[in-house]
Amino acid sequence: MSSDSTSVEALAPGKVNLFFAVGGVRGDGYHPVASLYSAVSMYERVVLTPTQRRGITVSASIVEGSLLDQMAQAGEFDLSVVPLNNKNLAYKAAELLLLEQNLTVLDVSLDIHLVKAVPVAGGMGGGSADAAATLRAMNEYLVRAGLVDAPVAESRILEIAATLGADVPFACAGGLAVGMGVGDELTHVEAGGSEDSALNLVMVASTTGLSTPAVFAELDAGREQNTYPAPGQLSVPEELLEALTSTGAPIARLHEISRYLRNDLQQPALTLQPELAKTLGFQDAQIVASFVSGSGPTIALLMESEADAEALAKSLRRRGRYAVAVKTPAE
Ligand SMILES: C[C@@](CO)(OP(=O)(O)O)[C@H](O)COP(=O)(O)OP(=O)(O)OC[C@H]1O[C@@H](n2ccc(N)nc2=O)[C@H](O)[C@@H]1O
Ligand SMILES: Nc1ncnc2c1ncn2[C@@H]1O[C@H](COP(=O)(O)OP(=O)(O)O)[C@@H](O)[C@H]1O
Repeated sequence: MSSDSTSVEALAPGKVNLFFAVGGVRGDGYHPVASLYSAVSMYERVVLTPTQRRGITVSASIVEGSLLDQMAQAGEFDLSVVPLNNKNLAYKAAELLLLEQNLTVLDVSLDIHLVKAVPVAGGMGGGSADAAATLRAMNEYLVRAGLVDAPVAESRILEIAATLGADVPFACAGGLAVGMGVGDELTHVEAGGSEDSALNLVMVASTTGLSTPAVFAELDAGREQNTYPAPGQLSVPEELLEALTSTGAPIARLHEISRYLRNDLQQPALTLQPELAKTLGFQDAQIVASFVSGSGPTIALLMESEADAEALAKSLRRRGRYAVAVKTPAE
């Protein structure tokens, strides 16, 4: 978090799910899950700036060089798909934080500026990251502006986050975490000891987004017809956690991790966007594994090293694809 006398700024990362097992649909339409979230070094930035008009406005721009920027430059992404009103998750987050402090949007005069990098409707939790960063920035702003005496406690922030979306508590926490319940009951996992233990991924974006509810609905429909396997045990395998926290021989460790990667939403996402199979099937000697990120359609390629990730991302961009190298877990 950083701030000067006029604005307050906060960052929140996008994510991948290294493991995502989905149970049967509940009465409220949600699914119980066992998720292993891992934050990626692709950050959404939120800047709160005082304005002359009472209330909250939302504005947005794009981080240069990001996946979104690559798509926007090619005319394949238009920022107008992000709602700049009270439907925006960042606006909703600000409203809830104000409510918690017995205030309303009319007690402040603020612009929430979103500096976006994460593909929209991409399965990487970009909107959730904006909500998380807004909760943090607003919590700081209200104290600095003298509108409240004390910030909302971190534990309460996580409860508010859960009412905004299943992924929002993790976006607040970052790092590596198991998410149970609907993904909101978090247990932090300490990642491998050294900086080298972070995984290197190439994230490849798709120009058409996927709606999260539509992908869950496709999973339910396919399970009814036995197209997809019935729900399995809802727990993240210990072997995966051990491999992630180990400092063993780098390549052997990556292959051990890749044995346990799983995403129950991958097949449904492929059914809805069959062209994803091409990206998932990329052949490159340094690709250890490929998987759909969350509800998709962004695809993660697990690489042997940072240099391999940078080289592949560059080569994919040369071939007209939207790709960027990232590290995970990130804070
Ligand atoms: C699938 C995941 C994987 O991390 O994220 P994405 O890959 O889309 O980013 C998450 O479960 C999404 O989290 P988030 O995007 O916060 O979900 P919400 O806004 O709470 O819910 C959107 C919709 O997704 C479905 N949903 C979400 C979570 C869950 N455990 N079961 C569900 O069935 C419901 O249809 C719900 O109405
Ligand atoms: N701050 C935001 N950033 C992006 N999309 C948002 C935001 N607030 C609301 N939305 C809406 O939520 C949808 C999904 O958002 P996003 O978080 O990008 O996808 P995903 O759930 O796949 O990670 C978007 O298509 C958009 O209509």
